[in-house]
Amino acid sequence: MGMQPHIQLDGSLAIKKAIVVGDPARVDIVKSVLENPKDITYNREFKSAIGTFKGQKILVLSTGIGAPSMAIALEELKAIGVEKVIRAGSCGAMDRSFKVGEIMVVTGAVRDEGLTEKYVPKFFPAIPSSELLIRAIKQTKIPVKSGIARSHDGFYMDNNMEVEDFWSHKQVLGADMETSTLYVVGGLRGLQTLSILNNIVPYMESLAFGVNELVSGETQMKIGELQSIKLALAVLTEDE
Ligand SMILES: O=P(O)(O)O[C@H]1O[C@H](CO)[C@@H](O)[C@H]1O
Ligand SMILES: O=c1cc[nH]c(=O)[nH]1
Repeated sequence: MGMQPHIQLDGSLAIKKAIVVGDPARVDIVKSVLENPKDITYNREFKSAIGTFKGQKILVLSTGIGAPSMAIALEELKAIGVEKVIRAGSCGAMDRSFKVGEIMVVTGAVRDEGLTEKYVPKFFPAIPSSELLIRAIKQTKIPVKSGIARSHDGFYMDNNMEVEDFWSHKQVLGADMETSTLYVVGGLRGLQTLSILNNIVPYMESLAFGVNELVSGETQMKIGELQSIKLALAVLTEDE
């Protein structure tokens, strides 16, 4: 429960529910939906804030890009007493039906990153908390997709097109870089986890296209970003 070296938070916060986002700038977007939001710390990629939603205390933390920093965040969140973690992230479409600004609730993830097999063999499933998953599907007031995401390590790989083509023919809906770590490491540590992803890249488009638009645009993908955050907050606060 002591001060955690990367997230720079400790157990005195007494918070059990957290939203994690990749981009530190997205912490401010989550804050815009919270009541009484307050910044806490900003160390490396880990920016944090607290606030309330429906009267319940919520922690928001950015985890940066990729599996290792997500795993560090999860280990340290667990150490300060957090029990439920929902990722509000972005992804690229792996299926033509998945449109920009649409949201997917991730029911399972392909572990195509290098970290989680250091924790447990690859045949261990990357799945969310069934309780949070069911709540998300029941709670949503907007149409959402649900399905498999592929989490990977390499954004600029020479063989991106081939790899995406392979996985999209295995019924994978979206691609991100952190969900499999959230599900495997979070699951192993007894956290309840869920990943909700906003699609920012049309099927078979350049990855950079969507990432640039998300940073600068007032577009459908910004609306999707807010919707993914609102759904995550609704799921986190349903029980009390
Ligand atoms: O928007 P976030 O949550 O950062 O997630 C996605 O965006 C980053 C790549 O641009 C990766 O971290 C990927 O998973
Ligand atoms: O296509 C994408 C978009 C965002 N993040 C990814 O990992 N892939």
